[in-house]
Amino acid sequence: MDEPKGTKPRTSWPRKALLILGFLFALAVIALVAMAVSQNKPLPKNIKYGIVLDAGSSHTNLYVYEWPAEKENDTGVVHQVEVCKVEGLGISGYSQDPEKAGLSLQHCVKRAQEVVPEQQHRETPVYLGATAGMRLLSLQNRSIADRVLSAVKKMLRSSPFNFQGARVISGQEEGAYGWITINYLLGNFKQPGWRDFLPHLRSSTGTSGALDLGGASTQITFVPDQEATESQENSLHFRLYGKNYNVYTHSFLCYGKDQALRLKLASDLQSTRNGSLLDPCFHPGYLRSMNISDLYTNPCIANGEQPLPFTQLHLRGNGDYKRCRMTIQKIFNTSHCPYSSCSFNGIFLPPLQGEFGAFSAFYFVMNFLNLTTEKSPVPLDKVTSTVETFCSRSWHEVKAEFPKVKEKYLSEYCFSGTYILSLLENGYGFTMEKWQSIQFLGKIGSSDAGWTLGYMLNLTNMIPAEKPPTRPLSHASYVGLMVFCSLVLVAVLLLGWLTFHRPKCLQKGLI
Ligand SMILES: Nc1nc2c(ncn2[C@@H]2O[C@H](COP(=O)(O)OP(=O)(O)OP(=O)(O)O)[C@@H](O)[C@H]2O)c(=O)[nH]1
Ligand SMILES: [Ca+2]
Repeated sequence: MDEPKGTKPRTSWPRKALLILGFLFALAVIALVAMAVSQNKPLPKNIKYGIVLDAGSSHTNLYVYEWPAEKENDTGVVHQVEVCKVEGLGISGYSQDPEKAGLSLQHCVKRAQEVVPEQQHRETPVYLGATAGMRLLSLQNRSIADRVLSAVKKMLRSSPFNFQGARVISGQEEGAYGWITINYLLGNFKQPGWRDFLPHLRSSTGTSGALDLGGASTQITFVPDQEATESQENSLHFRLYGKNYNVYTHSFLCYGKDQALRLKLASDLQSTRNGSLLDPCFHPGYLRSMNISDLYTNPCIANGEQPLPFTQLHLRGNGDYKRCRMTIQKIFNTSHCPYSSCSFNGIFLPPLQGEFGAFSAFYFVMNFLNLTTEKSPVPLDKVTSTVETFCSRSWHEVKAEFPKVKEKYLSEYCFSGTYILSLLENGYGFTMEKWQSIQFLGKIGSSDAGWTLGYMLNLTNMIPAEKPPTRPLSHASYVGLMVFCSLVLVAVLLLGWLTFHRPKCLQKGLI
């Protein structure tokens, strides 16, 4: 039969409803996605800045840190955006002319003014912490040390930043802040979240020890296994992000690598008659002369040994690693220990525990010798043989291979490599196996490993004792989850409707 003309086939009701539903569904999806995208658009950042000057014995570094203001108390949000190396001596080196210590900082303070936006200069805190060089100068002459500090204070006060103080920090603080810095940067203070319910998945301490080697002092800091400490002066207690940490720390004044070399030379000099010294810690063919008085005008040496009847020391290298190690060994006194275990000089040291991050000169020296790797640590015997081979090379050859390296640094890598091995192996007792737990670190992310970041975090109260209250989900995860749940809900409703009100178009025979 012919269809009557002019009449179109009529769309059935269920089909219409299906179309409307489909349209609404698409609209809902678009709206949800649009909402998710617009809600998660990053807001303009409110960045804060902080400046710390590390006035070390060998030189001063200025660090600029930044962090998002709204995340101030989270862990791992502060990072370094600038480091400026102050030219010339460390501030303790200006004892003859203290005003110059202040002037020496000028260039780096200007650099910080360029890095921090001008409108934030006045609110940006600046701190200066002086370490072992100034500790030694204070022991030697308190009033000169005060004059040097006054000069740097005057300089920083005249800067556009918010000056918060310049002081000599103790060896204990230096060790503790170094430990806080590396654990903060490594994310070791982050709350494990769901892992809280599975404590067996966490290591006993969850932190990394810190080894810092400066020019005039060296620090070792870690969380030991044993609960009770035998020496209160080496013990610190922290509560950070809701967790307690009992930390062991010790700072050896005079055992930074520059002072350790002086100790060694002063000890070697005792057995010479005329001031000439065949030194196994320098390359064959290397010559150096120095005033004996320079060696003795120093509290590290002045007390112990007798001044000598000659004025000049003439040193000649012969590059013999084994003998070098023997001469260095003499500066570690291991003859007495009033505790169950000691490092040297009668200082308490509990059994080494966990991983260690070694930085400053530990890193500079190992990095120069190509003994730092991101992956597995270089085994101790390989490190020893590398240092041994390096020491035996002639000075002429070494200088020709590294013409751009500062002569002071280059000439001392043999001594420094050997000293590091003596200190870690004989001083602290890192055995072949324990050596594998040391990682030599220069930077962690964009930030230098050192005490300055921990110092600033502490002084700006950026590390809370208690875990800050947090929402279980981030904003992005929350919106994502809402979108997902809504889609599932719509799909379920649609399916339900299709099942119970089966539209005619979906019934057998009609499709
Ligand atoms: N090879 C090398 N050595 C460096 C470098 N910077 C510093 N040193 C040397 O490494 C040693 C330690 O340097 P730092 O960690 O800056 O020591 P510091 O902070 O001045 O000294 P402390 O006050 O004892 O902490 C010193 O003997 C420096 O002369 C570097 O870039 N390369
Ligand atoms: Ca230092």
